[in-house]
Amino acid sequence: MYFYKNEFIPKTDIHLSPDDRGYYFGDGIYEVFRVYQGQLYEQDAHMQRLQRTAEEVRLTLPFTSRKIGQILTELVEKNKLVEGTVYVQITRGEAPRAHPFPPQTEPVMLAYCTEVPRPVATIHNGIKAITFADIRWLRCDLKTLNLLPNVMAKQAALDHGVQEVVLHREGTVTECSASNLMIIKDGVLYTHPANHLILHGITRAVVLRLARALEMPVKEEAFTTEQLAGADEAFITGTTVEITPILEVDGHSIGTGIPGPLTRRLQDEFVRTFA
Ligand SMILES: Cc1ncc(COP(=O)(O)O)c(CN[C@@H]2CONC2=O)c1O
Repeated sequence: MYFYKNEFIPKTDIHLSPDDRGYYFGDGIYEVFRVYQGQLYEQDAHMQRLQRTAEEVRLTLPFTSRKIGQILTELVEKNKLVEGTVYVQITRGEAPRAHPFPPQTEPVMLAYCTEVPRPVATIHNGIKAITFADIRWLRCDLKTLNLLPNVMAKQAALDHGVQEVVLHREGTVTECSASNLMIIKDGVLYTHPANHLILHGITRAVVLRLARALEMPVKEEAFTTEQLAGADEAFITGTTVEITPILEVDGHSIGTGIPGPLTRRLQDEFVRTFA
């Protein structure tokens, strides 16, 4: 069962308009929620980010945040989703193709559930990455549908036989194609500050909260690709990847080349937030 426009509807009954601005401009916003034990994880944080993105791109939400939360909760129930994700996107609506905001169009909301088990293998074993130039626009804090740079970057990773790319702006690491990035050096946790150059990840915020609760020193400071190469530990954070260790970047091991003890500790604490 999907949700489209203003009703719960089978996917086969949905007919997207070719005039939808999300289709031809990517003029829309989105969120991906994790569902654990049938519950939307960090629902309020995701809704606040959706609201902020909408405000920043001057898109009027079709429902109140509260109503959207109720719709997504009902969608989970209707699909009997226990463990998986909920994808929701809202476009600026349907109108003949023209750049300016169309007058009097209704935003179009689409939402659906996907049954996705936790990626326990990659969470345990870790992944490899390559560095890759971050050529995105300067509002990466906005979760919009304009993901072509992210798509191209992720494909570059696969073309190189690895799972992710570490994005950097002239040597300063920002984040990955669909996750944030953190390193640990001499017991200190570093990650890029939550400004316009990265998405303010929900998982990032949870992990920083957990690290501080463990009295781990945390520095929300940018670091370079060299500092990444010299890190003791590195991992990515995201709704679908949780905390996934990075073992190798550009063919060189990070630390000992196996997931580090502080990464493991944060993984254990993270599981406690939803188990
Ligand atoms: C560019 C980027 N950075 C960081 C993150 C991590 O943010 P969260 O911790 O809030 O998930 C994402 C999540 N991207 C979503 C998560 O799953 N699929 C996506 O497109 C992302 O696309």
